[in-house]
Amino acid sequence: MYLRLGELHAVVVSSADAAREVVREHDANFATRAMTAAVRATVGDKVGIVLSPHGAMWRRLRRICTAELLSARRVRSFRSVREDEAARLASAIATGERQLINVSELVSRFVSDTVLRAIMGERFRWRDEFMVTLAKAMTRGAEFGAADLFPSSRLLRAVNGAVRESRALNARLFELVDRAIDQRRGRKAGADAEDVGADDARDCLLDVLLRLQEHDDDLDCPLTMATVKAVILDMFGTGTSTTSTTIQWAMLELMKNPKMMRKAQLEIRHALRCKSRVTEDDLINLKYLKLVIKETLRLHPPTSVLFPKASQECCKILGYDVAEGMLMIMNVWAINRDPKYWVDAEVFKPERFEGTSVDFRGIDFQFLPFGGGRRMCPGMTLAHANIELALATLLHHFDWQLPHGVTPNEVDMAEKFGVDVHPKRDVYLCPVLVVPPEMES
Ligand code: HEM
Repeated sequence: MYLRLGELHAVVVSSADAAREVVREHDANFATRAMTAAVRATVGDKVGIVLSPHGAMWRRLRRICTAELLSARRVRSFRSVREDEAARLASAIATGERQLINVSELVSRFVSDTVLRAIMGERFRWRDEFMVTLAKAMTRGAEFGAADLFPSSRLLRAVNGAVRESRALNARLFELVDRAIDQRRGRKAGADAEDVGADDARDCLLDVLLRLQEHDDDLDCPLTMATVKAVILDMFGTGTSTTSTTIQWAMLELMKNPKMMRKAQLEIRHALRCKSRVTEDDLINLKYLKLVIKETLRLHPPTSVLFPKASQECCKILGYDVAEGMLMIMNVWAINRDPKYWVDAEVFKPERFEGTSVDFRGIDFQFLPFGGGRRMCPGMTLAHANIELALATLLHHFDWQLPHGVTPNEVDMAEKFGVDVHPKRDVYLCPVLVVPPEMES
């Protein structure tokens, strides 16, 4: 589909066939994200992996992400952090048993604490301010305003209020990252040999980045402190709300489909017996839960419309001309529901993945929740580990009831479109304790 937005020209890729052609034939051509005027005017030298244009610096950061920060080995090293936070989640819910609780809030806290501890080795004192500022900065930075639609207008650029706000939010975020670095350095310096807990002994992502930065001898693509801080912000920005949104959608779909809820719970409870704490070893054989996660990511990909990428040279997609400079917008929401590839595409049916090899690793072009090609998500393994453990914990320990008077057919599935597509209203459910968790202080 061709779109004209003010002075901008864009092509929207919304079928699996078009996505295949873009990723297979033109990946390098569409490997640089476009920046909004507000972001362009704000970032300066503080560019991490997400905003790096395709080139040597991006390649270096991508290698650091895949080999050092988000590798399967590193994700495994944070397993006890995830299990600890999942136990806290269960314990917090058990205290509110048989009352309506805000599942969205608890799940978001689980994800942000898990990701924060992986990044900086411990809980962050300014977590709440940090998460709120980050969400505002991302929303502001991603908005295409009048100055973006009419880039030739100097007047619109001059009066662009988003720039002022973006600069202030970004400055505050970098101050908070400075505090996170100070907190980590202080902790490392202060921890004597006997006092070293598991979190101090294990390298967190900040330790890895600071070490790479201190010993950096790459003159062509130097790893500056500004880059390190921007990468840290990228990890938070990309890794938190996408993950917690997926957990919330999965819960909503299961509440809407009680038979599927029951099937998932039986599988988990059978595997775990009456264990008071869910560990990742328990998840290995949970086949149905994995199907539920896939189907949730198909129907509710958090990044439903990928951030636009700018065409570096003219090309053709499915025979249509795409000029140099034109934006390419990938509509993952539509691709994941492409009726050519999915029977009953609008229906939540985890069983559809049973016995198929269709996966979200970027090679099945009808299913691209993590994108495809060289800019696809490097955080899949971490995301999946967090989603699976959180869902298993919620379904193992509790049965769930809808608010009084609401039937499964009336579950509120309204979407709110922002940087990601999340439930419009927070998810409120009533937990009924079935398998008591260890109570955390
Ligand atoms: C359910 C959870 C997640 C979903 C659905 C998701 C999805 C995506 C998508 C669609 C992209 C853009 C792909 C493109 O433009 O072609 C992306 C990029 C990215 N994601 Fe994720 N993501 C998730 C979790 C995470 C996590 C946990 C991390 C790490 C902490 C992460 C790190 C990144 C990074 C660094 C990029 C930019 C890669 C680059 O530009 O080279 N994501 N993600």
